[in-house]
Amino acid sequence: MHAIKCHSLSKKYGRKRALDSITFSSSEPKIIGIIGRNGAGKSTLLQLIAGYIRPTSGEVTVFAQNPYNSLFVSANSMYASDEMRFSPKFTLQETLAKMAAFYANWQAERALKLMTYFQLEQESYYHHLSVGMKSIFRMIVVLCARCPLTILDEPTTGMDVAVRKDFYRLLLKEYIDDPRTILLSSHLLSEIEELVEDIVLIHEGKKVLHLPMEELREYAIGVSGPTAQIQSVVAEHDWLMKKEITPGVTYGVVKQSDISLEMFQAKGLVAEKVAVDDLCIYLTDGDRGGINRVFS
Ligand SMILES: Nc1ncnc2c1ncn2[C@@H]1O[C@H](COP(=O)(O)OP(=O)(O)OP(=O)(O)O)[C@@H](O)[C@H]1O
Repeated sequence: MHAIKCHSLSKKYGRKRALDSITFSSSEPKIIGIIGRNGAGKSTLLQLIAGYIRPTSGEVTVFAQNPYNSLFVSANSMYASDEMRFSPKFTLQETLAKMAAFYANWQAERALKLMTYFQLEQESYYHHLSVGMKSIFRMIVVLCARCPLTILDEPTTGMDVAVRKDFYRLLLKEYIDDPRTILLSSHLLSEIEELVEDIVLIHEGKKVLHLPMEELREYAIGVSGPTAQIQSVVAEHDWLMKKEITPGVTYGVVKQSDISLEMFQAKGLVAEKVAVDDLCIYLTDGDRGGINRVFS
């Protein structure tokens, strides 16, 4: 059974098309990175999967059910974002105690140990915590709930570098202890690259690609050398990005399926793999150019 299945999934807000005909699915437990720039549609996709909002068209199913208004999906999934709220009446300890009633696999002991490790006071209230501390508390709740579908929408907001590292380690340990489907949205692929098995890259509401992480690492080659020589190897339409760095010298990025690293190197050109974050920028930059365009 598919944990998640989206078919031609679209969401419009008034005339704004936030999500445009997205199709993707995932069956076995996996950590999937949902990557995209600001406003790409990541949260909209995750909220549709969580059943928080309804699609304008297309279909989404979670464990073969429409997630919107589904008690079954609610009981088996958890969506955490910085808009997640907890009752202001309860302390952190009381909030955790309530979770046991809702989530069958609730890890009470681990939650308390994590509270101690991250120096969260049990008698504090969520609305009194700092931005980073709120993120830590949400992470404890969402991971200790051990739902078959765990949705983390930019989970590291406000966390300092050390806590981010701890969070990713904890996420991986939790996943190994109890494999489940985890959707993790982020702007920074390099930060989660060692963690995720699959990547869904979204741009302006559309799916650009859905690939295993290893394939994304092999997706493109960066090459530099004399412009005329490079042009003799690569056809104009094959470039993901190309720019003249000094007169007569070009740096460009080309899909590896069209051409191999060795083919460039055999011609004496400098060719190397492209960092995944840079690749995502090239795949989503369109004709916007760089920030320099603003100053020119
Ligand atoms: N409730 C809403 N009403 C109107 N427009 C919305 C609403 N929610 C999202 N949008 C618009 O839909 C688009 C996608 O937004 P979304 O929040 O899904 O992007 P995102 O990839 O999560 O962005 P970010 O990384 O900046 O959080 C944006 O243009 C946003 O302004």
